[in-house]
Amino acid sequence: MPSYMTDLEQGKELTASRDLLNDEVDSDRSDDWDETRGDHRGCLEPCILSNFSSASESKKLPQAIIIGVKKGGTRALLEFLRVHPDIRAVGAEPHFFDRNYHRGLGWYRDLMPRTLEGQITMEKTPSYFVTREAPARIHAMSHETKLIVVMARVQDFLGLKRIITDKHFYFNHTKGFPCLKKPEGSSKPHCLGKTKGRTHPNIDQDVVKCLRDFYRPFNKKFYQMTGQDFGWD
Ligand SMILES: Nc1ncnc2c1ncn2[C@@H]1O[C@H](COP(=O)(O)OS(=O)(=O)O)[C@@H](OP(=O)(O)O)[C@H]1O
Repeated sequence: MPSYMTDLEQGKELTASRDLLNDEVDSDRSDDWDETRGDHRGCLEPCILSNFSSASESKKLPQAIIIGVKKGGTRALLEFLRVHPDIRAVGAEPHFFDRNYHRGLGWYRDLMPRTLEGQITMEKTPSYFVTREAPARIHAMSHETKLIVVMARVQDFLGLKRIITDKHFYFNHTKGFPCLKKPEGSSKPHCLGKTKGRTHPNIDQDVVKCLRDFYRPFNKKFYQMTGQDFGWD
């Protein structure tokens, strides 16, 4: 289980999982989490604004972006963070800084949900982590955007009150991971979809050893940088 789990202690409604750019089924996004929920997340075109949106709400460029790593539990992190009243996030992956950059910041901002002053706008696209141009592009948008690689103490990093705790989760034995008791905007428990928590094949012990040996020095360097031994070796 990714370590953030423990650290969390301290327009248009999409009808299918779609990648925002290619209108293709996004395998990274094929859980049925957001798309069936009636808010403005994941609009493909400028959204039809609700008549009820308050004048003090506006769309802002994201102040925080989950950039990776792929398969690191980025979807779970975003959905869990959304429980926080000070977080508003776009549901689908915008892929702005890799595939959609030519569309411009106006297009990007328009994808975002409306927020009140003080709320943090977020998105997640794990492929930014492996896109050479992404860091400079994000920096050109804002020097202050917080970049999150799934790891630890996200609420602290974002300067949020530690509202999301163990009590928001239950352990789902079928899925093999924690699920939300009450996701944002719903009173029913919800786990991420079938692409999350897949059965893993048995890996040859020699291969496992080889991988451990390969990553050991990198892990060590990482523990030194973060001041925390994650015990991955
Ligand atoms: N609580 C909870 N809910 C859902 N998913 C969880 C959770 N905890 C960990 N994981 C594991 O995270 C893996 C998917 O990571 P990502 O969402 O980053 O995938 S993706 O890169 O966006 O496709 C995926 O791993 P695999 O099933 O091994 O692919 C999930 O099992």
